[in-house]
Amino acid sequence: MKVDGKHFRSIWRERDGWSVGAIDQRRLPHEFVVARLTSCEDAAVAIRDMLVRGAPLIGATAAYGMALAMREDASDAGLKLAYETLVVARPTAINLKWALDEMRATLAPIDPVERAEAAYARADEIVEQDVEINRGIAANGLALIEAIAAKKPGEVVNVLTHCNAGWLATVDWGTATAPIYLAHERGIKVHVWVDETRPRNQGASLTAWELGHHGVPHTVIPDNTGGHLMQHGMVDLAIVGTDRVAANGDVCNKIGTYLKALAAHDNGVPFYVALPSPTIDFAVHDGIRDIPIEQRSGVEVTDMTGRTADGRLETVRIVPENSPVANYAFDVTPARLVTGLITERGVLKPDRASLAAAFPERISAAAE
Ligand SMILES: CSC[C@@H](O)[C@@H](O)C(=O)COP(=O)(O)O
Repeated sequence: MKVDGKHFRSIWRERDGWSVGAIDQRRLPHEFVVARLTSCEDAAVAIRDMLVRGAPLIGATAAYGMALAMREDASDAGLKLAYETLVVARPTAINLKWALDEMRATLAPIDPVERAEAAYARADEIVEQDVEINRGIAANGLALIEAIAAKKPGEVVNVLTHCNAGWLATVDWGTATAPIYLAHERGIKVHVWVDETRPRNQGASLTAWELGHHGVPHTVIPDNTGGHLMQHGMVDLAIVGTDRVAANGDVCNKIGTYLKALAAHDNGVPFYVALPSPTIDFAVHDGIRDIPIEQRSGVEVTDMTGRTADGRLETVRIVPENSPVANYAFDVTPARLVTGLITERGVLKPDRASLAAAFPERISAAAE
């Protein structure tokens, strides 16, 4: 999508044909900096330190990480080491393992001398596929926004979103934001309530930044505001992203998503989850019980970084020195609170039968 009027993706192959460029998301919204990844280790660190983040982008970065690894050592041992290095970079988004499994399935059967070229080709495909999938999500989600717009002609459609499931979290378009961008392009009046998303503030720092650059009207709200807005009819629908959807339709996403779903349920506000099919984990049958929840450093809770009035970036502590903190990065929203799953193959009911019917090839792959 656009940054200062110029089209950008979140990740790309550099002109040298082998190194990988990515927007350093730790620096946004204050600085637009491009990082260059030149090794598998670079890719693993970029994922772990959240230079790149968001489930689909984590997968795309891991795919390029495998390609970078194959330049260094394309032996069977090199392939194994690259897989093992990357797969542990973050635990919750299943797209990471999905992309690595795809890469390994392509690379393991072929001669090591052919692996580097094949790895770049497969990683490029994964990246292009992500963009295509998100276009499908955009088209399917647009119908939901259009239906609401038709019921209130001339009025604004208010969408609430949590965290950043925008183009920065994918390769382009985003998942939750894809229908919003398309509606905006089609001239539908949309306005987005952007949850700030403590502790890392992906909403305030990233979603607001990308919507702003693309000209989509939006308002950043403290995380606890959604319930109040819903009670007062100020939210027409919620659309969030996800890091992993279990076979039973349970949805894991950024911490706080569950509370938004509860508030939406209590107020009759439709609560949709947008996801690309690689985010479905058919091996997990109960999301609340079995999806691993990442716990991150307490520093993300105790400290905040921002720009001072005189332009400096400064980090300040906001918690008393001796208070313990907890930092669960994700939660799971039970399927019963989800109105529908917006996928590239349509808007599905959040249940086992609907997911299985829409993505039968993924079920058989999970059984292998
Ligand atoms: C299309 S991205 C969906 C999710 O990955 C997104 O909502 C999210 O929770 C991102 O978490 P993050 O910790 O920033 O990687």
